[in-house]
Amino acid sequence: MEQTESKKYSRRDLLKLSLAAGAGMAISASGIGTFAAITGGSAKSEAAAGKSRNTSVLPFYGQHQAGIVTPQQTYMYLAAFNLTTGSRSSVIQLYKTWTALGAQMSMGDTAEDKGNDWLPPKDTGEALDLQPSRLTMTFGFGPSFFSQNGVDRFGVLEKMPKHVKDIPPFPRDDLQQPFIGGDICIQVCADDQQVAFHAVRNFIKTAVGTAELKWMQSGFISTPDGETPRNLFGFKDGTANASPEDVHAHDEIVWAGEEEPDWMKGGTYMACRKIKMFLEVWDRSSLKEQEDTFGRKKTSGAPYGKVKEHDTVDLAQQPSTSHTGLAKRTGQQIYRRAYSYTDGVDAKTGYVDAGLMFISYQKNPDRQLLPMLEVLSKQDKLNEYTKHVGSAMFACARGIQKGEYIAQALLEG
Ligand SMILES: C=CC1=C(C)c2cc3[nH]c(cc4nc(cc5[nH]c(cc1n2)c(C)c5CCC(=O)O)C(CCC(=O)O)=C4C)c(C)c3C=C
Ligand SMILES: [Fe+2]
Repeated sequence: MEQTESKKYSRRDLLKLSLAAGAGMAISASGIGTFAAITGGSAKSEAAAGKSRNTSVLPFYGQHQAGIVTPQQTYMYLAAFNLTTGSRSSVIQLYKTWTALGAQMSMGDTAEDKGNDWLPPKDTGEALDLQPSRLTMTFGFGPSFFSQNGVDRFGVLEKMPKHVKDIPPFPRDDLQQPFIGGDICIQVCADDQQVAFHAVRNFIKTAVGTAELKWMQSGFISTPDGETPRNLFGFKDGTANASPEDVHAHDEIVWAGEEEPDWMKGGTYMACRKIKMFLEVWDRSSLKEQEDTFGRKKTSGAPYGKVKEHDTVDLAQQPSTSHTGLAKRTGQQIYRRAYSYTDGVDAKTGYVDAGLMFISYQKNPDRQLLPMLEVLSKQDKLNEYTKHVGSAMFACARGIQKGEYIAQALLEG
């Protein structure tokens, strides 16, 4: 069953709501109640009680990891780590710590300090007064986690998923360290940037001695009223994705099945490409040139020859080098969850350093993604305006069950 996006409230939220409503609400022993239980569940009562996206909690536990087919939050941090230990038990300890931390932070709670003023606080503190903000955390394992220089680092090589690998180089790539690979990763997403940063910061902090940060990328995307977000070239980006509710499509496209080791069944592969976008060059190109690049109209997002965004793409109407036409002709589907980024000024050009942190999820990157990357790298008109500067692939374990820790079935047994 698909992970349900229930709206649960932390103890702190309930206290705030009860004060706001002036009602003497009972807080269960677990400290958690569902919003519907409090408000009767109607949109009107939710609005009256001040519900917003920021007060929503997304479940940390479930059949699949959160943050994959979850409707995109506004902010993202993607952090890749290298492990500095050779000990499997240290890695297990790290994931136990991260599981407890993740479950707590997703509820909008932070580590409590039990009164020793002479020690550093357990939590970094910047999220103390903030809401859960639909915080999700998604954990992945890169190829170098399983094997490095031919060495079975943690004794789990036999459980290496079938398709996790370094994405092969493509002729136009200009990959720059440190944005290449990584032993493990965490994608953190939330509707409040400070909540997302707090989470990633506390994961980094608790990894000291076991894993060090290799690279980190922040990103943002705005999805007004659930509409398709626009990228920094001003085009709707994500139109062809299966809807977040279409569980059948997710089984077809995203979730790995029987062909994979146990811990990966219901998991998926995360592919990341950091893609620089030359905004100044793009901004000087004509509207027709821009629309020919994607084979779609800029304002409506409609494919060439059609009227509405979600009208079917007619390949006969697509320019031979359009991004949409080339991707669609591969006959493959992937689930894209990209975020725009800005990184200050590009030291080489003096232009804004900006682009797209392209993230896609798929059950078989060898079949679905790599042929697409190959075609696009050779023929895509978009290449006139972009450059791939970072690359990584991670295998994301199936969802976490209560009582277990992240990827326990990989790390034990
Ligand atoms: C290898 C996969 C892809 C890369 C890399 C990629 C980069 C990239 N894409 C855009 C903007 C758009 N992409 C759109 C569609 C689209 N893109 C891919 C794959 C990659 N994109 C696919 C599979 C599709 C869907 C094709 C289809 O079946 O119709 C679109 C059109 C609207 C949409 O469907 O989302 C835009 C816009 C940028 C800016 C970019 C790199 C910077
Ligand atoms: Fe694309």
